[in-house]
Amino acid sequence: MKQLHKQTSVNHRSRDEEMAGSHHSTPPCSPKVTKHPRSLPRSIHYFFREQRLLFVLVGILIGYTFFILQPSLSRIGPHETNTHAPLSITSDLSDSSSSSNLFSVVDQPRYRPVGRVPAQIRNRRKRIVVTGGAGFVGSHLVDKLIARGDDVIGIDNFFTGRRGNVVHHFGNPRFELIRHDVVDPILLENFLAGILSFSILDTLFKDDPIPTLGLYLWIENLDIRLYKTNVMGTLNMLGLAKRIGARFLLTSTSEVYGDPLEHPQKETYWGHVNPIGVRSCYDEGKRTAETLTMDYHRGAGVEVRIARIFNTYGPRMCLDDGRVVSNFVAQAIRKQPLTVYGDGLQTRSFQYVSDLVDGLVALMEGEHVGPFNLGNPGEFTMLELAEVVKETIDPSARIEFKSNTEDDPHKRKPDITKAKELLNWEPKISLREGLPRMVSDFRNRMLNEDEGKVL
Ligand SMILES: O=C(O)[C@H]1O[C@H](OP(=O)(O)OP(=O)(O)OC[C@H]2O[C@@H](n3ccc(=O)[nH]c3=O)[C@H](O)[C@@H]2O)[C@H](O)[C@@H](O)[C@@H]1O
Repeated sequence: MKQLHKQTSVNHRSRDEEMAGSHHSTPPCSPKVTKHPRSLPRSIHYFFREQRLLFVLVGILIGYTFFILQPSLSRIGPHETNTHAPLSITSDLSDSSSSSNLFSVVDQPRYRPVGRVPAQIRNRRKRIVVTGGAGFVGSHLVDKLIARGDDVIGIDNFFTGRRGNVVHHFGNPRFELIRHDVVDPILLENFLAGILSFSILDTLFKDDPIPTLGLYLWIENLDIRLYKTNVMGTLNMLGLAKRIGARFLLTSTSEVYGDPLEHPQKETYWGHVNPIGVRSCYDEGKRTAETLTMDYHRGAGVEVRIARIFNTYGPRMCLDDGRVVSNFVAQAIRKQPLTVYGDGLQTRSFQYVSDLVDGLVALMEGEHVGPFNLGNPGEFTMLELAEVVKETIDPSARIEFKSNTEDDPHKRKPDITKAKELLNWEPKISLREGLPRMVSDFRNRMLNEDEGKVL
């Protein structure tokens, strides 16, 4: 807004200067400059000459289109286009007029009527909050948003996130990083307007399936923490989105399908989840997060998007987060045996992180609430994955079988028909292409031994 005002006053000034200049250069006898008021017929005659009336009418039309018609179209746009229940805008939302107005200008290019838009409005940057912004997926999302010119505020508790993941943005005035745990409310409303993206702690530590007592206590705390992050974190960020009139994207998970009885999994499948099992903190936490998101959408009019993310890998994964791809890669580089849990015949579908980030952005920008499966439909058993890792890093690597964790899903593969049709998105990078990119990142970090070092 400030820029717009500044621009306008500069224009006025330069127009004034121009006029002053032309005044000086006009010869005193010029018929166009006279100190006496024109007579009425002469003024009318002047007005109708050289199509002046036409220019005035066109000017009024342009002004009407962009300053009256456009904001009202932006406001009604989401109601007309959303696939889900119509939004009921509460007094809370419509009261916060400054932020919601800003939001409608900043962040709704698709609802804009066809026609010319003043450059300052079209190119206006979005302001986006990425929770978990220093984490694996979050930091890649930050990279993409900064690269396309958005302002980004990353929030991270550095539980699994690392400053090193976003250190290349330090010093960039368009990036801020806040240390904060989303389990606690955060009051950012004075600074924010725009999309709110939500990317949260997404790790199940499974390094040790039969934990020692100390580790068990730690894991138990972690489970509670995971649940709190998913439920209270989502609630807090939804509240913020509601207060500032921002769009909110929830990164949910394929784990909401549990140990699926339907294969591949469509978004319409309600899942098969053990509510009291060892994984429930995560599965049920994310299911509750989806419920809260839809309730805020239907009940409080918050504009939301839901992504169900399938197993994702790539550079910047924690070296020791216990997931299968990071485990296998780290083990192969360290010349340790690859630990296959159970018989290794369970399946997963692995998506490269840049494909996921493209999908998240398409979802944020699109007009559909979701949920959308975002995953690579290529399905691998863990034994097949181990073979690809061996081919990529060390063909002589050994496999060591270990007992599996409880309630481990037997198979998982996304049906991405909906994302293809409605978001025009599908993954591009196969496992064999993506794995080497991750391996070089892991090698560098292991060599530099900076893992765990606070940058
Ligand atoms: O993307 C998802 O949907 C979810 O994927 C993972 O959950 P999971 O599918 O269990 O992924 P991994 O922990 O990587 O395990 C995948 C399979 O590999 C096996 N595994 C794991 C680690 C290992 O060293 N060896 C091994 O065989 C597991 O038993 C499991 O069957 C993550 O933990 C979740 O955070 C995420 O939301």
